[in-house]
Amino acid sequence: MNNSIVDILDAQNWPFSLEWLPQPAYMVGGAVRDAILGRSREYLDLDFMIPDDAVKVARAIAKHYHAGFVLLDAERNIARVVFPHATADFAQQEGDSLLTDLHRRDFTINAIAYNPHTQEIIDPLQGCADIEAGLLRMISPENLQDDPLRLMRAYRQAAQLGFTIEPTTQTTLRTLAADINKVASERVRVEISYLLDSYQGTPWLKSAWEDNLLASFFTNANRESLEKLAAVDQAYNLIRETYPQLGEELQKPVRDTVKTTWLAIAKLACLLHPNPEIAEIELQELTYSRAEIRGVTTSLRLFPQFKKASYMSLREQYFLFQDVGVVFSATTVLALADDLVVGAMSGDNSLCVYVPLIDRYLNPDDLVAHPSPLVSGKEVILALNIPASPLVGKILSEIAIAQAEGKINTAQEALKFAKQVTGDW
Ligand SMILES: Nc1ccn([C@@H]2O[C@H](COP(=O)(O)OP(=O)(O)OP(=O)(O)O)[C@@H](O)[C@H]2O)c(=O)n1
Repeated sequence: MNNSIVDILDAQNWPFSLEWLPQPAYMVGGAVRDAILGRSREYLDLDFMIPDDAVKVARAIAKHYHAGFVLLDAERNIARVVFPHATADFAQQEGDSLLTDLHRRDFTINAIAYNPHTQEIIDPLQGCADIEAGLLRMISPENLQDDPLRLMRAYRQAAQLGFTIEPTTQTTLRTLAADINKVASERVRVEISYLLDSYQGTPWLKSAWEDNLLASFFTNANRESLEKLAAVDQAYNLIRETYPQLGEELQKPVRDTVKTTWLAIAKLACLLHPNPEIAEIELQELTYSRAEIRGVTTSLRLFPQFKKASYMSLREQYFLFQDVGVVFSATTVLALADDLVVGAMSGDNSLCVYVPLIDRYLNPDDLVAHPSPLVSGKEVILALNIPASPLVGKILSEIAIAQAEGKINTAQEALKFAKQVTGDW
């Protein structure tokens, strides 16, 4: 037995004592599946099913352990207890027995229960055999119709677990594809984001698109978009090999509060309308955050300029860096992916075009990519005796460019240069 199997199912590793669970009580869902699979989890996310009084049990545990308590669904009797390093959900069983509850779930691998009191695995739908075979098999077409988000969950879980979708299930997914439009966009967005962030997500996004699950969210996407998406993975590998630091940045989230990585931003850009304004509307409909939308629209708008980097003057490069800001890595990978699809460059040579920009970006002392102001706006206002206006920003830019060109080096020279340049205007 693999260590992590023992870890998740062993009540000793839970954030509360087994004594708090009534008899019978069952652990269900993803934690059981992952335990059997030997998949380790950084953050414990446990689901318990209790025949009666689930909320009462959750409340008592939260109180005893001074943990957070959230009533998720008063009608269906579901509550969450939030511990510092784990979350435990307690739900009243759906239907009149454990078996009925398990039969109402999405896939066989997610319909296995574990009784921690008896240490017994309850597997009425042969989920363990499907885990062994690496197969996502629906429980029934009706269950997929009951909550059509399950259609997207199939591709997402196949990607995350490295599984394949059982053929009859995949045929059913195709047949029911239009039902995905009945689901709240926010829930669909979460699944799409998981797919974009998953290492093996690209082939499954392609599969979901071919099965017609993505068409209504990305109306402009076509076969070429999916090819470009695959090229982003290829571009990422090329970048990572030569510039590990940039590769690492692509794996970082857009913001602390937003999980989406810069690499996922570039992939998302491939599926959207190439016009950033239309892309923005598509993203708003999918309830993406402002930070994610800004990332995608900036990379779509600026990647064509990145391709011309080799011919750009220092001044043009300065403004390009100002414009792209933190979206640099996503824009680079998108530009390179576009080259790979068009076949403009092959293999190792393909990065050459972007080397001047990347070298500047990765050098913190490069004054074109990372200006280090010699003077502040306030100092310019005082020295030139002018009111605060956009002109001040323009003067500061000219100072920064002159500094990057090596024409000026001190604050004094900067103010002298400012007087001179405004005199010329
Ligand atoms: N639309 C859904 C969502 C969830 N479930 C059931 O509820 C369990 C827990 O759901 P959730 O935590 O959302 O997913 P996991 O399968 O645990 O997977 P992950 O944690 O990777 O999202 C699932 O295993 C599945 O049995 C379901 O049948 N239909």
